[in-house]
Amino acid sequence: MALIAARNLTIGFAGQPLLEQVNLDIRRGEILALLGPNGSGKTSLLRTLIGALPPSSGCISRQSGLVTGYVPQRLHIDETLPMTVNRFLQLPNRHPREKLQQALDQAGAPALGARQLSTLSGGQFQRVLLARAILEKPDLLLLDEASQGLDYAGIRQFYRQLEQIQQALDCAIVIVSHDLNLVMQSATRVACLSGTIVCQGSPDTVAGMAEYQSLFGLDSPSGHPATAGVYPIHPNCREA
Ligand SMILES: Nc1ncnc2c1ncn2[C@@H]1O[C@H](COP(=O)(O)OP(=O)(O)OP(=O)(O)O)[C@@H](O)[C@H]1O
Repeated sequence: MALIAARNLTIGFAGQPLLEQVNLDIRRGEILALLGPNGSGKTSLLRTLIGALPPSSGCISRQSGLVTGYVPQRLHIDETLPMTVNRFLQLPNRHPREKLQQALDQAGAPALGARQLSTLSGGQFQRVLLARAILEKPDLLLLDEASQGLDYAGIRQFYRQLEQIQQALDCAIVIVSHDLNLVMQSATRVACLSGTIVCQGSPDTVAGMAEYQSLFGLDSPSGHPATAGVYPIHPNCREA
């Protein structure tokens, strides 16, 4: 059974649809890369999946008791605020020190607990956000451009860390990213957005699709992308 099943979602703002007819299942054990050009609605879809943004229409079924972890695209912290990483990880809920350390270890940031947030590099801060997102051992971990600010080697290492987390927690991971080649090495499935899900499948399959190549300018434009990945209505689906 899918952890989350989205059916016929329309997502938009001020009456203007951004994404339509979105059908997506997310299953335990997979690493799904959500790709698309700037402004194609990747963040909006993630926010809809976690329940932070209501869809204009359609429905989302979530497995009962589903625990989600979310690494947002931006999190502004006032640099003048004195706060250690361990303290930050305790907001809003307190956790035993061992649990904080385990999350930092899994996020590849074992030595950062006592550091002041304001002294962290961009890459270190991303790892702290990852640690925070896995504290509650989520069934579903969603990351919105969490590798931003990392260099090539840093991104590779970050994705390897995610693969280890996926195995350790036996969770599903959804990654929004612009690092096409790197994310496709770690992903087990890829879905590309442009008004809807224009193509999805295994990384190898999607890399060979005209819709993918056209979306990212990897070949000459091949006309209007076709819609793929249409699912039957989920039996547990209620209209949102
Ligand atoms: N709360 C909102 N109110 C109005 N418009 C919004 C809101 N959130 C997002 N949008 C608009 O929806 C569009 C898609 O934004 P979104 O951030 O989901 O895209 P994205 O694919 O994640 O973009 P990027 O790759 O640049 O991060 C943009 O035009 C954005 O301005």
